[in-house]
Amino acid sequence: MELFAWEVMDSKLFEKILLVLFCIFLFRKIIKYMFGLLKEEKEPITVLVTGAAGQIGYALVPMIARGAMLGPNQPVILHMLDIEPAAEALKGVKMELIDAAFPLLRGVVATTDVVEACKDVNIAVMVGGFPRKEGMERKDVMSKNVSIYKAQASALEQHATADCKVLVVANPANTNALILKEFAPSIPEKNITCLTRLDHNRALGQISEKLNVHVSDVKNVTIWGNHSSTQYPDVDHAIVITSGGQKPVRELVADDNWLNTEFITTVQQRGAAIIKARKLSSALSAASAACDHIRDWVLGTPKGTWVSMGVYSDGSYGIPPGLIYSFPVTCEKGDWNIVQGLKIDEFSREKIDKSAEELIEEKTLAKSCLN
Ligand SMILES: NC(=O)C1=CN([C@@H]2O[C@H](COP(=O)(O)OP(=O)(O)OC[C@H]3O[C@@H](n4cnc5c(N)ncnc54)[C@H](O)[C@@H]3O)[C@@H](O)[C@H]2O)C=CC1
Ligand SMILES: O=C([O-])CC(=O)C(=O)O
Repeated sequence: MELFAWEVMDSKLFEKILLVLFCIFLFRKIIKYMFGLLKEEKEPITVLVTGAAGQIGYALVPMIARGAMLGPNQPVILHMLDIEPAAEALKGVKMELIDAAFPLLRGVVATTDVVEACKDVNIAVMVGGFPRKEGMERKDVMSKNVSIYKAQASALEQHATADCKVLVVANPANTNALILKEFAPSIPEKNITCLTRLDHNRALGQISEKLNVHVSDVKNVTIWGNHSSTQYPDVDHAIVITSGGQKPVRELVADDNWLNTEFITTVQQRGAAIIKARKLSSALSAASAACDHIRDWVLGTPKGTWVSMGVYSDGSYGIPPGLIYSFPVTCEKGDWNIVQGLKIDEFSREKIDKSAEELIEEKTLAKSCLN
């Protein structure tokens, strides 16, 4: 007579197997439940966008609400500020945000009151200001914009959270950030930064096009200096991730003449080229770069890689303290640090210093605009 396995199996062993299966089932249920609870426990982060009715604002707020800035599991509350003439348009942006039914969006404030806008914000993205038009340099919009940054500095200082992180996008971005820092002395200086990530991404894009490699395989370009035509896009330490490891960009491009001339001017002049083509300045790429900047600052840069951020100089690489200057930085646990020890040759030195000199001039000009 044939016997089935379970018939010969010791009944105690059978019970044990059933118990183990039941425990596995229960354990999985508990873990799933706990993850669910953890998800629900995440407090929303409040993000302020000034100039939210403008072009960059319109591209940026849906990106934030979709999780492109703070991650796909992080709820957000959006505070949007603009000025009275743009109040109706701002109302329209709020209506669209509601209509988009973003699952991460837990609240929207649309206001022309700077105090209400700054109340309890954790992150402030300062886009409000006057963009330059064709034929203008970014410092030509100086007098209009620095006075805005002086006024908004006090509102942020008094009403934002004590550890609020600030990203200045509006031009002249480095000098606006410096003015904001000087008129908001209680905000830690490491919390005030400006956007040069767009220039950084533009440099990655140019190398990726030249080498026909994926843009995410190009790493460690650096933008030094001012977000202006004196900025220095530097590839001396840049690499491309290859199937066998990594290779220096200079070796792969094998055309120092292109890297030292056309590449640099293309990145420096990209903003002007976009204005010429669109009759408006960059907006979607600027919004995307603002998300990249904050995301890496808050969530960290991948090991072995760096990004470019305009930050308050501590004297690294001989850049005078007292300027907001773009450096290569790594980020970890919500903090940035300037990458130290990069070898700087004579060609780079001259360009790095030239941009610092322009920032010193801008600082003097900005102060005279405020007097
Ligand atoms: N750092 C960077 O990489 C980039 C910076 N920019 C700069 O970003 C700024 C914004 O550019 P767009 O959005 O294209 O300009 P836009 O003119 O479309 O929008 C600016 C918005 O700011 C508002 N605004 C003006 N004064 C304000 C104030 N006191 N408070 C709040 N809002 C105020 C305006 O009403 C407008 O809605 C410009 O200064 C532009 O030059 C643009 C691209 C890249
Ligand atoms: O060029 C401009 O005025 C806008 C800007 O900052 C950029 O596109 O980099």
